[in-house]
Amino acid sequence: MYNTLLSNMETKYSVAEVCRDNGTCHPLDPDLQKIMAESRDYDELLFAWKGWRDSAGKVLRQDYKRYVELANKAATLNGHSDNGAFWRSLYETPTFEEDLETLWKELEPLYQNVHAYVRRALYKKYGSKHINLKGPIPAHLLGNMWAQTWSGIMDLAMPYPHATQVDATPAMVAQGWNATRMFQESDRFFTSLGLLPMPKEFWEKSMLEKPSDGRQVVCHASAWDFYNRKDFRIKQCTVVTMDDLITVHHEMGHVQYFLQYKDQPVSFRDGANPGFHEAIGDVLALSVSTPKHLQSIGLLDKVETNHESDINFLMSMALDKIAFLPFGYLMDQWRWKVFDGRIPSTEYNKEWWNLRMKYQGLCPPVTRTEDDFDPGAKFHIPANVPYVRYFVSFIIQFQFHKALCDAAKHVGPLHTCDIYKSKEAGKLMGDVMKLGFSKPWPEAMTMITGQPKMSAQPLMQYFQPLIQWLEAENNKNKDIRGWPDYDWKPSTSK
Ligand SMILES: CC(=O)N[C@@H](CC(=O)O)C(=O)NC[C@H](CC1(C(=O)N[C@@H](Cc2ccc(O)cc2)C(=O)O)CCCC1)C(=O)O
Ligand SMILES: [Zn+2]
Repeated sequence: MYNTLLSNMETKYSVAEVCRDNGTCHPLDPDLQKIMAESRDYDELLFAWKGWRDSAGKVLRQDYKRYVELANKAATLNGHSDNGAFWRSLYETPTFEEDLETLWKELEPLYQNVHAYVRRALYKKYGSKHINLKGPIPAHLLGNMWAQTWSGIMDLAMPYPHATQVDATPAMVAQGWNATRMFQESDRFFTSLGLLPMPKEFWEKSMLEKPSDGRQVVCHASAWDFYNRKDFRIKQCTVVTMDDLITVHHEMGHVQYFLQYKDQPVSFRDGANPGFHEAIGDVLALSVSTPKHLQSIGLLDKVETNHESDINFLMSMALDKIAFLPFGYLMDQWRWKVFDGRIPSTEYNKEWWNLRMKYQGLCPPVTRTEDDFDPGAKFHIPANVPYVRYFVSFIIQFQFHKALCDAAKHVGPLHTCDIYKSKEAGKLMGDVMKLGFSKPWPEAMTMITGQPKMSAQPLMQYFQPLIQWLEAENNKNKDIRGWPDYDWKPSTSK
């Protein structure tokens, strides 16, 4: 029953699509993702946003309610008070929830500065009918189906449009890059650090592109450890974009971890905590994303090292990394409350939007009711994949980046660091990954950073130049931080 429920939910999600009046239907990947990232038409965005929630979210509500009951039953049989308590136990940290709240409180001002700045940019584009400069932002305008990363609207938020571009996509396409090339590039980065190359089975058995034979696959990227010390695979419907080059590194980070701990006993073949597993690939991607590194692999021709291109680069990173923090934090806050009963099924959607407002400063572009089930429109909910691991990863990846840049003897601002070819940095990472789940994660944290705690300080240090720029820019525009007009609604007239 439990497993049929899970597979039913994942199947419903993966076959969901949105159809136009003329009969053409669009899957999430790549069609709706492309519309959400590229369309600047308010109503076209609303078509994709509402359509996806009608076809993927709504239909899952009953299944989800049943799944919660069964997941809690299993958790209590394993001695946990509920499924959320079981998920949190993986971090073996009694003060875990307080620690997360402390980190969020430290980072909230930076998020509110990015939010205010982007709201101003969207106001310029969509006008006062659709944007209230003292209110929440309609959730379908941020360049992503869940507004979890905002790099899709970099063109609207670019601080200095005449300074260097930071998007390598045009060059990748012009130079005929394909999925294999992207994975080979990532493999080269890992081995440049002295880390392990992908084994031949990986290249033979992975699925690196969406099959063209019409097979229905779950396109959501994933990395697989077959726990036989030989077979490791990635399944990804790779497209040739900079975004997907980052995702390639993310997935390769998982496989590198699998390879490094493959000689541990099976029960220790896991990350020091789930956030560690999510951070590895992203740490390397922080180096790959630098204009200097992109130029060194021929993906950016001219690179200026002046203030304006620095701010442009940091803004592009903030639209991914800062915008994500509240979403990464709220996803499991909702689920923990569903599992422990603080959110009854009669309030699933209302509480979802309360959290989306409280943390992300977003509002739904059209009225939502309890007939809707918007959380279900996000892969990890029907797929039963915990999410706070990504919030943890987005914090600790900057701690790791700072420590590895020190090991690589980097000089200069943290955001310009590229650890490429540093065997010292690679050794630090490799030694921690070899431990797997065999040591408490604070010990692993100490091995890399010299101290045992999660800290927001390296992230703040990385974004320091942008923090100053945003403070000045928002003050110049007299923009308020936050969304006091919380009950404002965008007009639905054309
Ligand atoms: C057998 C199995 O399940 N294996 C696990 C790995 C393991 O546990 O060993 C696995 O492959 N999980 C899939 C999942 C895929 C992605 C994801 O879901 N990302 C989040 C959040 C995010 C967003 C931006 C970013 O830069 C980093 C994360 C989202 O898209 O919302 C999609 C693209 C990126 C990562 C993943 O790789 O984490
Ligand atoms: Zn991951």
